[in-house]
Amino acid sequence: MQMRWKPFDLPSGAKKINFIEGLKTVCGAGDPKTKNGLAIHVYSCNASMENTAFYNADGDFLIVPQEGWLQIKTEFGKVFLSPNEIAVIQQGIRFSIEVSGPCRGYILEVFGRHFSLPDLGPIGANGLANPRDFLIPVAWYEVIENVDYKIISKYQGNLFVYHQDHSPFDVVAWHGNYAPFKYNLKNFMVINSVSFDHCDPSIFTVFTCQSEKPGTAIADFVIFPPRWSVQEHTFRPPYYHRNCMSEFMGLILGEYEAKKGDFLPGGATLHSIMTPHGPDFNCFTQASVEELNPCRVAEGTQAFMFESCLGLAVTKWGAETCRKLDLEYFKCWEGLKSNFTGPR
Ligand SMILES: O=C(O)Cc1cc(O)ccc1O
Ligand SMILES: [Fe+2]
Repeated sequence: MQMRWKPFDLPSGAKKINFIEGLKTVCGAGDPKTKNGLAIHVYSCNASMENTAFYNADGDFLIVPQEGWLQIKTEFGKVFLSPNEIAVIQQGIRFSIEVSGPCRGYILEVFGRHFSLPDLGPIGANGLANPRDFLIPVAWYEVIENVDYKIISKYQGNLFVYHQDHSPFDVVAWHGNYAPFKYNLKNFMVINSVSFDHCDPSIFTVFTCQSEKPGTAIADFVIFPPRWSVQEHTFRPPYYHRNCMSEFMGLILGEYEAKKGDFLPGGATLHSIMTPHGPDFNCFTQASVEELNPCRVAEGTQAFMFESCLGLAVTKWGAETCRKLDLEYFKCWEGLKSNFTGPR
């Protein structure tokens, strides 16, 4: 199955929607009860969470803003997050999000395990997302008492609420290593082929959430950053492929080098396990004739992929309610024909 979504709606009109009210689940696999799996959500909001905090009892959130900044107040301090940055807020941590104007983004949630940097293997001591570039908040607190403060939790996929008379952000200091953090994608040190052939995009892994089986992941967060392309004797765009992973892609900025048509910022695509896919007709045609000089690719853009070894199922919201499914997606490959001429 291959699917493409037009950009998910930003809130329009006077109606105020906060981050939690604007959170919708597109697809997922597994289950928080057995602590195995993932969910992919999108958010769309235009209002701050007023005297309201949230915590996720099910797993960790990796937040990828696409439009608008988020000021995330947490029990550990504040995380100010702009598009092209990402943040991880782990299971149980209370947070409240302030915004100014319409915001949209993607969330990768993993149940049961945490995100970690990938093993670098022969890459060695440094590269890809370097630990030095991760920012954790400094302690910050507020004393707000005699109010009606709502704490919303997500537990086994459902939202619950309780009320207390004070702000939960009253932690004056903390120590330890279980804390939210952010990372700017522009700091990613890109590694790629400098001779021939197209690398597996696992070379662009920012984070992984490992499964029991080495080499496969509950979820990988992979980016397609601006970079040089220099390979010789190679069809440089992504190869046409079928593989053992579910590939959900989103676009933060600009266009994705292999699909410059109707895959738009704030939209998404999904290729399920073993569904064939690859560059669109225009990309194929151009890459088949262009001279292989060193050139910049993905300049001014940022596409990403949430990839999983599990089979993702699309929710009713993702398939119907959002009304964003683009039934014309298959047309981007129309025109591709067999170019095999046989032995000559
Ligand atoms: O399908 C996609 O567009 C993502 C992707 C990119 C790439 O460079 C190689 C493999 C792959 O799945
Ligand atoms: Fe792919």
